[in-house]
Amino acid sequence: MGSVTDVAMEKGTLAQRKPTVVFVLGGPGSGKGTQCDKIVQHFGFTHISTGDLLRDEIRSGSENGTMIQRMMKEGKMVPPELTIKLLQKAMQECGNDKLLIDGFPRNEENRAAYEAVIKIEPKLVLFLDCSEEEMERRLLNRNQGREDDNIETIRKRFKVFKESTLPVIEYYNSKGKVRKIDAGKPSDEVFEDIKFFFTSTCGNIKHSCCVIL
Ligand SMILES: Nc1ncnc2c1ncn2[C@@H]1O[C@H](COP(=O)(O)OP(=O)(O)OP(=O)(O)O)[C@@H](O)[C@H]1O
Ligand SMILES: Nc1ccn([C@@H]2O[C@H](COP(=O)(O)O)[C@@H](O)[C@H]2O)c(=O)n1
Ligand SMILES: [Mg+2]
Repeated sequence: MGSVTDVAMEKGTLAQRKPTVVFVLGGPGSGKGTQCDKIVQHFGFTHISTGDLLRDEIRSGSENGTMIQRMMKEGKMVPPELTIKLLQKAMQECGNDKLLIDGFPRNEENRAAYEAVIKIEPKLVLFLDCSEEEMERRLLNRNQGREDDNIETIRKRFKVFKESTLPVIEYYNSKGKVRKIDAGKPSDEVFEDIKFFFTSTCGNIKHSCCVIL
């Protein structure tokens, strides 16, 4: 696999391609991954989950893997230099011009790194709003073998979400970018609300998708 620079030369830089970027944020277990799958199917986006990129890095046995695994087990945020490098590579390698970025930016450090390195204003920030009670229930029943889906780590993740991610959502809200969704409802109902926002804010996305099909 080529370096970030090699790939940039093949496909043009991100700044040249200017993809449509949608951030998907919400507490742990609010349904970000679940709804991203539906958005991919319906609107032709590519889903990039920063949590998945970090888990891939652990599995690859890279020198940073052990540190990432430790941070995740403790529900802590990985240093932004690392996350932004993985995100930049994934965005660069992706041929699609419609990108859903799941679980990022999680804190002000993530946001600052994104603005310094990637510099593409998000078109929309989807905020999946769900009660802690419901999120806790979902995470404890997820059964995907995630080491951070235990009650002790879940409580730490909730704390990080409230203290570090909500201020980022508030920042984008002040710029008129946030679409808040009631994510406590059944999954298909949540997606109905998302469809509304996507078609009203990014109407051309639905249209181009239909033309391709
Ligand atoms: N609306 C919903 N109603 C009930 N269960 C749901 C709903 N949405 C997702 N789930 C379930 O809840 C669990 C967590 O969902 P998901 O993995 O999409 O959350 P997430 O926000 O990506 O979590 P994390 O931040 O931990 O990655 C999964 O088992 C999923 O099937
Ligand atoms: N921007 C991010 C995203 C994730 N992490 C770490 O990964 C854990 C799991 O993330 P999910 O999105 O899959 O829930 C998260 O608790 C962090 O440890 C991160 O550091 N930065
Ligand atoms: Mg997820």
